[in-house]
Amino acid sequence: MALSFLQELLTSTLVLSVLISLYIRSKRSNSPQLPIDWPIFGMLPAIVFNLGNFHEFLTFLLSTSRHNYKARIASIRFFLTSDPVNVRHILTSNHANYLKGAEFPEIFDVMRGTFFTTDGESWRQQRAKIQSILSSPQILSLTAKCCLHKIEQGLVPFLIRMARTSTPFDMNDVISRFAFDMTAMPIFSVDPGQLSSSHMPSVDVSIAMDTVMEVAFYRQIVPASCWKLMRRIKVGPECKIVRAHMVLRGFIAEMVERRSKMEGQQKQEADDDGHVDILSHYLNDPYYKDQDLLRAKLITYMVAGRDTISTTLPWVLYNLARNPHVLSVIRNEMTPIASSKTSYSTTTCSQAGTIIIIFNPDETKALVYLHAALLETLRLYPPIPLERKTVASSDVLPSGHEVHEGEIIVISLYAMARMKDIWGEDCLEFRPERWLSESEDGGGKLRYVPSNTFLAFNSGPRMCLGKDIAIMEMKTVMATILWNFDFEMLQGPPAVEQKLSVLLQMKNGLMVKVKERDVSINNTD
Ligand code: HEM
Repeated sequence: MALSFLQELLTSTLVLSVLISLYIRSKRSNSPQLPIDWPIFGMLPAIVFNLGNFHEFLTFLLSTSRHNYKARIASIRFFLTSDPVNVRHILTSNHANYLKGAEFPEIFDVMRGTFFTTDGESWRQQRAKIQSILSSPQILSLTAKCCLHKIEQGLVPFLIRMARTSTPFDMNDVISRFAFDMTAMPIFSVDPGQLSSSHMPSVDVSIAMDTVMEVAFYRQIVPASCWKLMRRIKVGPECKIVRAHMVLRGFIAEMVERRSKMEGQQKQEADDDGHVDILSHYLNDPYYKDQDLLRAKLITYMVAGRDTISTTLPWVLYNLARNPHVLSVIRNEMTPIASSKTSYSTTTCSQAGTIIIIFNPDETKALVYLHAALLETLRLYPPIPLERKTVASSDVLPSGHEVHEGEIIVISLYAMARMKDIWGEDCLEFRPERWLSESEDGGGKLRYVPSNTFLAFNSGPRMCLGKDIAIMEMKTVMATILWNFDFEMLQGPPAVEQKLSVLLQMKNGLMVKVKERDVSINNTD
């Protein structure tokens, strides 16, 4: 036993030393390195060498290998693909053979047992319940109300203060706070107050959520024996994750307690079955008597809503700052709604001499071009850039490639967006028009795009259940920001690096300056 531990330790030290030295070398290089299948390590050295530009590296591999690439890291075999025909087979037509697998709940251990990490009957039952919760009129209206509340009471006053004091700030951080509160409120009926008009509390919980995703990324590229050993002796990223789990569990306990203190007030807003928020759908469910499972579920709800939206919105602003003509078209589209609001001044918010126009979710339904700009951002910068599956039993993919039981399939959404044979010669351009076709009345309408080419919300039976809510929330907040504020990005493209994470987050945030916009209706530039 002691000997095997020593052997594990020595092997891991050796592997880690090689990896660290490769990583340091990679920092000096920007161009992707062709992988070599090394004995023992397989492609691991090439991956580590290209970590600084990870998604571009996968794109390079997939475009030079015509969409499909076989790889190996130590004893794990990967099949990397960006082929829409294979994607349809894996995620839809033969989905029962492509599972999350046994390792997934270990990689995302804080969400073990929930819909995100399970397969089969457990997943099916959980999905059915979430589907009914997220489509209930009471939860939909609560979600819209919480989103508007956070815009009016948190985001807008904060942006006005920054504009009037000409203070540069990290928009990534502000959006992450906004998305955190907006996601938590319909779950717990409590506003955690990460974004308030007066002060900015520490964001330990958001940092903990980000840590979970960073550690999950590294757990997928380092051999399991290595990260499990590090977990055992609590070193490196495995040390950070212990604290992150504690913070997350503490947060859930605090929210449940704050919620129970205000239960009396909530009764008025209950639906016919007495449900007031997402949590109330679980409290009397015998399946969730297990407190660990309930806590994991609540963390997963937070991740599903907060991580995705807070990752997407900074990329929307980044794309608009680099494509001001798109921003002008969005503002032109908003003008008729804004002018009707000015005349009736029903949903405007007056802030010491400024008329701020707040768009409500119903009004943003008509904003088709804004919707297209969001989809175009999700295409180029999908918040979950890789989809991972485990092969249950050996199979032949439509491309003719054989995959074997236990192999890992990795679909690169990031690479798919950059393939000319999927999206055309202009695939690298930010062009919302590609999502539009002409409607019968001459206006624009969203074009149908098959979900095996656009996977930001996943495809097939595990497709995102919060898509409509997410689009509603993102359009509502974007409409208000873009109509009322001009913003200037204070860093150029090389400074906007991608984090090494399961999420496509910006590594160094997004520093901006904002100005209140002259919103006289004729001025839409
Ligand atoms: C920009 C916003 C969003 C994006 C891009 C997005 C994307 C995704 C993706 C890729 C998956 C599949 C994950 C996997 O199993 O590998 C997923 C699943 C899911 N999403 Fe979203 N999501 C977003 C927002 C939301 C929101 C706001 C909610 C909740 C209100 C939500 C609820 C869910 C749920 C419940 C699932 C699990 C479906 C299942 O496993 O059957 N999502 N989402």
